[in-house]
Amino acid sequence: MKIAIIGAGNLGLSIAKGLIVNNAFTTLVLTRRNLEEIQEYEEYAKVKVTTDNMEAVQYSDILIFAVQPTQLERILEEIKDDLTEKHVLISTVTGYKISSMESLVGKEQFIIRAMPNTAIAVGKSMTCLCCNEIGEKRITIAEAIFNRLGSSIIIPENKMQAATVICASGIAFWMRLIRATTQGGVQLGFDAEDAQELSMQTCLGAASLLIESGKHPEEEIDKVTTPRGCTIEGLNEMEHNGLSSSLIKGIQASFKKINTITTN
Ligand SMILES: NC(=O)C1=CN([C@@H]2O[C@H](COP(=O)(O)OP(=O)(O)OC[C@H]3O[C@@H](n4cnc5c(N)ncnc54)[C@H](OP(=O)(O)O)[C@@H]3O)[C@@H](O)[C@H]2O)C=CC1
Ligand SMILES: O=C(O)[C@@H]1CCC=N1
Repeated sequence: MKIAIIGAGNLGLSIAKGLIVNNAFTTLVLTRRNLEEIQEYEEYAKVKVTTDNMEAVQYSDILIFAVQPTQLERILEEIKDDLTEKHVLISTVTGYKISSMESLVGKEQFIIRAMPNTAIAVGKSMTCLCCNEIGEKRITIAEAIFNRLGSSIIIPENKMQAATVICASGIAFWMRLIRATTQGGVQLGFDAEDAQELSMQTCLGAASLLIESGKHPEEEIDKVTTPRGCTIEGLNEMEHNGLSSSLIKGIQASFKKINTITTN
């Protein structure tokens, strides 16, 4: 696959790292205006960095847009005359509707929206996908890319904002939980490095148990909570202090915010 990432910033570079580590491209072009930040990527075979978006379009079949919402319109205007029927446009841009893209590049272009997260750098992104009508003919290409770099599901476009909160912002929410449990571990006497290792691996174990068993979290919790034991004591104290409520309220606040800054 000949892939270009237009906007090699935080997310764009995470995608690039995932593609490079998984050897999941034929050629990879990375663009941004300030090349200094990405020059080192040219050391990888078949990776090119450039400021020239039009060159990236001519050189590639799959165009992944990872720029800020305010930057996308100008870029689509800039490249639209170079687009052909071979191009598949994949936008990770938060809140930028398919219909807005179609009004700039035309309904006949294959347009897919993807909402990955930064764990794509290590091949563990949960990515939500949706597409325009003609894009259904190419959605398997997007699935192939994002399943190689984690997991993907296809959702209706009107759920993309919610997916952004749960999956993209979600990485930050889970990081904070790992940090908080690490701080708890330090208070119990572990040094910071060991405490973080215990916290990260336990988090990975919890998610893996559910993924591999298909079980409900409460069923797994029941196995750990010895009657009158320390687990239920800790869990109940966390809930008295609003653990679940706080997480749900945070997700709601995040969703409220995303709907003020974007439109679908
Ligand atoms: N960060 C995340 O975890 C996630 C982000 N998103 C979405 O992805 C998009 C990118 O986010 P993020 O990576 O955080 O943002 P960044 O600001 O880190 O990256 C955007 C990049 O685009 C480059 N850029 C700007 N204008 C142009 C241009 N004309 N041509 C080529 N490159 C350009 C910028 O570099 P320069 O200034 O050098 O040109 C910058 O590196 C956003 O829409 C965001 O909402 C979605 C899911 C997760
Ligand atoms: O925080 C944000 O608004 C963007 C969208 C998802 C991740 N970063």
